[in-house]
Amino acid sequence: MGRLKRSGVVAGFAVDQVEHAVPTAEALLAAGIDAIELTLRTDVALDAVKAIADGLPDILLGVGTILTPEQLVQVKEAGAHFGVSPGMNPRVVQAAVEHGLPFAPGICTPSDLEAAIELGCRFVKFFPAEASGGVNYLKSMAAPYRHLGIQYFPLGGLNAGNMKDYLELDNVPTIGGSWIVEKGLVESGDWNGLSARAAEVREMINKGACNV
Ligand SMILES: O=C[C@H](O)COP(=O)(O)O
Ligand SMILES: CC(=O)C(=O)O
Repeated sequence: MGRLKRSGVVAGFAVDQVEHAVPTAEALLAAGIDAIELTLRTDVALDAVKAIADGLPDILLGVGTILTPEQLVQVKEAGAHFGVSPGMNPRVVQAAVEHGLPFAPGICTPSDLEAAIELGCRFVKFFPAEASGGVNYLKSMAAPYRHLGIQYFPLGGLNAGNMKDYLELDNVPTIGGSWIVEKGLVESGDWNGLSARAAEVREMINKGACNV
């Protein structure tokens, strides 16, 4: 949680080619974004996790779209530092506890949140954030659980224009999204372009545009 809070932003992406994984993460790192969420949405995702874990020890390596306990074990063995999922699957949360992988399940209703709390989670992914009602919805949903110290990691529809509204909340240590890693830049191998794009986000956060 300390490193996630220091970063303030987690760059989400999937890779279609394993060769794109390390250069993408390197371009982010060069721009000062050291926290990523690599999603398990392609055939090469697990190899991509291994490549980043082996090649870039300075990256805080999160893995997303963990939908089964088996995947949880695989990503832990591949070197992930933390995991997230779109939804609240108790079997996946239990596997994370059993295998010692910090894990934030996705929640978007009070019932999801209570299920996560019951399993011991105090850091949850709020997904899909914007489509569910955004900051106002989060404030309202979080209110009855504030005394429990729950921290939220919003994703889904975030971008440079709305990220600060979330980061201003004291129960949001970091935000994330896929808008930073533009697919076209990755596909064309424009790593400088990707770094420049990431650096703009880094600068906005550093400048205090966001209260982290
Ligand atoms: O976990 C990753 C989410 O799909 C991010 O949502 P987004 O693509 O709207 O930024
Ligand atoms: C969307 C999301 O939360 C995930 O892919 O992990």
